[in-house]
Parts: sequence; structure tokens; C-alpha cells
Amino acid sequence: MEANQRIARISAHLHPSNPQMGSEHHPILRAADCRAKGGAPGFKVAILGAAGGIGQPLSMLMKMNPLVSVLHLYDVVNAPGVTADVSHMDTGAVVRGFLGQPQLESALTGMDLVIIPAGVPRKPGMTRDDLFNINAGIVRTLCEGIAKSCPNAIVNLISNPVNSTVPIAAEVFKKAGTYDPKKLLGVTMLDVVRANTFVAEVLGLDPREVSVPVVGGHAGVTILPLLSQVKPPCSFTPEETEYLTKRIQDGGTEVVQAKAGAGSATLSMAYAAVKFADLCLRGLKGDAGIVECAFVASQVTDLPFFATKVRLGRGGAEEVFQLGPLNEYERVGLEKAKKELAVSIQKGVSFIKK
Ligand SMILES: NC(=O)c1ccc[n+]([C@@H]2O[C@H](COP(=O)([O-])OP(=O)(O)OC[C@H]3O[C@@H](n4cnc5c(N)ncnc54)[C@H](O)[C@@H]3O)[C@@H](O)[C@H]2O)c1
Ligand SMILES: O=C(O)C[C@H](O)C(=O)O
Repeated sequence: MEANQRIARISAHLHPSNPQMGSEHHPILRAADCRAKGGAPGFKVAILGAAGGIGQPLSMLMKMNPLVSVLHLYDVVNAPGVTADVSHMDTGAVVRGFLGQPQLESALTGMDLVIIPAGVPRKPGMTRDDLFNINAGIVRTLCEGIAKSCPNAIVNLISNPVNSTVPIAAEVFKKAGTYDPKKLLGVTMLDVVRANTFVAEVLGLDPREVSVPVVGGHAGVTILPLLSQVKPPCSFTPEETEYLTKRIQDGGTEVVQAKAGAGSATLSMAYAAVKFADLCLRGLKGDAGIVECAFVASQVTDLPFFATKVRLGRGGAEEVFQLGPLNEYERVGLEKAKKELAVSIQKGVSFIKK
């Protein structure tokens, strides 16, 4: 192509006539598409809720991931703006934006991994379950789209209450005949990230050297850090155990209160989501020994879903690990966690089955 033709093409892209249009017509979004041609081969990833508090930093960080070749950013508001912004980053992934329900199908078609941070966040005084009424419907709609357009994709579900939204997603996929339990993962990585940070603080270690399994679910007492299984091996006094367990369980509330009405964790969540998504992509690529905690379909307890360590592979959560030995404090915590989890799981299932 002649130089003047190339300049004319780029200049046309930079003058959008209708910012509400989808990527197939939107000049800026198409510009992003064109600019990154020639990027490295890799996986196709969609973020649903990409314009939100989590969605925006998550979109930025996924654009930086060398395993991603195509990044689809979907939201019901402001997707063109976030897409134009992220697309200027000089990394390999092609970025395309999708705005609103009519473009959900295009956003999802061909995706290998779908990350869902769509939905309302908590304000002080609310529990995650208080978000159920709004977020359950959002998750149902988005999962119906996944069942239709990319039924084989791995799904990383972030929207709260995770303890109920994962069962909702499972029921939607069952109804559509596309359910693969290994490919549906509730993201509990932020609990692990917090646990590593707080435990490292107590031990006086670099958090990168610390690994804490966090099992159960993702709300209050259902978040159960297994401090007896921390790596490197260590021990805690009863006071330390109580302090750490409570702080990890209440980590989300700590941020909600500090933000004082302006939402919940977004930056640490985007960091955790990218850490987890990267592990999923490495599993998809065939890397060996990828193990992390996630809330998945499980036979580890008598509940249908439970968070434990899982091995991530080409098929998603290919192996779900047992809890391992628990101490008395953890055994008591497990019973409390199971009691609350059973109710939250049933609430999610009933929402679709009703
Ligand atoms: N799993 C976790 O550890 C964890 C951590 C933090 C937050 N969360 C949850 O993540 C969710 C998002 O939090 P946030 O702070 O980013 O909220 P936010 O309000 O800042 O962003 C949510 C985004 O979702 C979009 N959205 C709403 N309905 C949609 C739909 N039908 N389709 C697509 N997008 C839609 C909104 O337009 C918005 O851009 C909340 O439910 C929050 O509780 C989970
Ligand atoms: O606490 C919240 O509501 C958001 C999230 O679940 C978190 O743990 O930070």
C-alpha cells in the first residue's frame, strides 16, 4: 500500500462518526484491530464488564499478557472508550470493543477464555449476597451468550456472590447442554493473594515466597485459609491464627469500608484475575504442574461446589485436589463454611431451576 493510502486509512479511523457502533463498524475499534495485525499467535480472551472498576485495569493487564493474541472488551457502557485507550498499548494482542447486548454474540464467538467481572459491587453495610438480585440476572444473560457462542471456552467468573453465581452459570450451561464442569471456575484468587500478603507480613517474609491455600468459597466464613498448610512450613500462635483468618475472611469488607461507598476491591482484584487467567492460559497451552485454588464443581465435600487447589490443563480444572490434613481450628471453620455455602449454592441453583 502507498504511504499516502496508509495515512488516509489511519486518519479515517481516528474520526469516529458514531461512538455507539460496534467494532465491525466503529472506526477507532477497527483501528485497534488493524494496528495490531502481525501480533504473536496466542489465545482469544473476552472480558465481560470490561469498562468497570475491575474491567478496566483487567483489560490493561490482559493486553500486556504475551499469551493473548485477541482481546475482546464487552460492556453495556463505555466499551468504545476503554477499547480505544487500551488499543494504543504497543503489545501484541489485537483489541476489539463490543457495546451492549446486540454485540454479545460477536464478542464471544471464537473465544478460548471468558473473564466475567460484570455486575454491581458492594457498598458499606452490604453482604455479597445482597448483590444477588441484580448480579444473578446479569450472569445468567452472559452465560446464555457463552453457551451459544463459545460453549468450549474456559470461564473465569468474578461477579459476586461467587458462591451463587457459579451454580447459576452451571445451571445455565446444563440447560443449554454445554456444561463442562472442568471449564467453569469461580475466581477466589484474591483470597489467596490477600492470604499470601497478610501471612508474609506476620512472618516477615516477601509475599512472593509465601503460598497459602484458601478453600471453601468466597464470602465471610466460607473463606477458609489453611494456615496449617502454608509454604514455607511455619507455625502460628492461636492469636495469630485468629487474626490472620479473620483478616483474610474480611479482606473484601476492609476495602469496601475504606472506599466508603465508592465500590469494592478493583485493582487488587484485577491483579488477582490476571494472575489466575494467566495460569488458565498456561494450562491451556499445555504447561505442566499449574496448580491454584478455585471454586469449582467438586466431590471433595458433600457440597456440589467447593474451592480447593485444582490442576489447570488443556481441559480447564483437570484435577481437583483433596483438602489435605486439617487442624482442629480448620475443622471447625470447615463446618461453618459448609453450612453457609450450602445455602448460597442452593440459592443459585433455584434461581435457574425455579
Ligand atoms: N471474585 C472476587 O474476588 C471479586 C473481587 C472484587 C469484586 N468482585 C465483584 O465483581 C463485580 C464487579 O465489580 P466492579 O468493582 O468492577 O464493579 P463496577 O460497577 O465498577 O463495574 C461493573 C461493570 O459491569 C458492567 N455491567 C453491568 N451489567 C452488565 C451486563 N449485563 N453485561 C456486561 N457488563 C455489565 C457495568 O457497566 C460496569 O462497567 C462485582 O459483583 C463485585 O462484587 C468480585
Ligand atoms: O468484598 C467484595 O464485595 C468484593 C470482593 O468479593 C472482595 O473480596 O474484595
